[in-house]
Amino acid sequence: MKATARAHTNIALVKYWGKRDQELILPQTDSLSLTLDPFYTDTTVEIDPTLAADQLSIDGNQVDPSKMGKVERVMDTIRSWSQQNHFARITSTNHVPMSAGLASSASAFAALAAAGAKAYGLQLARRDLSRLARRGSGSATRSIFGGLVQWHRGHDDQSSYAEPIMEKLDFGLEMIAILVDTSAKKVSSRGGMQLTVKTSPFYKAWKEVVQTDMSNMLAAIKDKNINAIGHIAQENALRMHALTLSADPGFTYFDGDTIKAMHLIDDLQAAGINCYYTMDAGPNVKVLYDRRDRSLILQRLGDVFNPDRLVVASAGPGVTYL
Ligand SMILES: Nc1ncnc2c1ncn2[C@@H]1O[C@H](COP(=O)(O)OP(=O)(O)OP(=O)(O)O)[C@@H](O)[C@H]1O
Ligand SMILES: C[C@@](O)(CCOP(=O)(O)OP(=O)(O)O)CC(=O)O
Repeated sequence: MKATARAHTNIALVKYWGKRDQELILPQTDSLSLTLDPFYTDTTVEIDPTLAADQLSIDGNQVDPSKMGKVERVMDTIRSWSQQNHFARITSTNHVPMSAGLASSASAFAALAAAGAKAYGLQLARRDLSRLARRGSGSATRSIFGGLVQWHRGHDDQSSYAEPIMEKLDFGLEMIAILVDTSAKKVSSRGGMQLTVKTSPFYKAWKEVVQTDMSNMLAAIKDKNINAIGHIAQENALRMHALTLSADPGFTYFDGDTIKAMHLIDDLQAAGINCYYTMDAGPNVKVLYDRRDRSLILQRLGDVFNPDRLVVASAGPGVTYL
């Protein structure tokens, strides 16, 4: 009747940018991410037979029923799979640095799927939890698992799930988030990717590029080659952001500080310090590197950006019950 789960956010190293089915959230391509240790969501789902609709509070604030579409999609699937009609009281806390603009939907929907499935008595394999989380938000598909995770595009609902490639990292891949701007974004990832699929003349090329990036990334991970991982992630991110510029109307998630951070990292690379950048659907820049270089990179980034805005993240675990 009641369950609490914790799930961590993730950063995509090969991006998911486009759906082929909006209802089931089936992606156009595979994607691959690193689950992040410091950023997570705790969610409790408690069935309450007296409720006439699901109720959700996030960080102590009641969410307006009109803004619960994604949550309802997950909860309705749980009700259908468990053949139960009751609604639930959902209480959630996001443990991410204050309004950091770090993918809260990935951890949110992975935690909701896990807590909801358990509260309704479903005993789901993690692969099916991943399919359930996918209905809330694509990136949540991957947050069921820890470490490096691949989301298979699949050919239907059954075959589109995430799978861990390396749950416990045995090499030094690490990330620093540069929080250049933490206000809400103007173009949601959902809307942004839909516009891109519909209007970018480059979308066909993106799908081909992701196939190549995925196989190169899997090989780089197998070799534990952080420089290759970083390089492929950086190129893949740039290509995703080139897609947004090529949409009609074109748009970008970058702001001036995003470009400033990219130039800084380019300069560090040119000076022989191995670090690489990637950006999701927002202006914040995530730097990938080998953890043995952490203090040097933190120091160089701290010369330009406020050290309070630099957050170190290593690989995080998969979903757990509390
Ligand atoms: N703990 C939570 N439980 C349920 N829903 C949540 C929770 N936290 C955030 N959400 C929902 O997730 C959505 C926010 O995700 P959104 O995709 O806009 O941004 P994001 O996840 O920070 O970035 P990204 O585009 O990279 O995924 C909102 O609809 C919000 O209501
Ligand atoms: C740039 C991304 O972070 C986009 C994530 O998009 P979402 O998972 O937030 O989108 P919806 O499926 O519409 O909820 C890339 C990624 O995480 O792979």
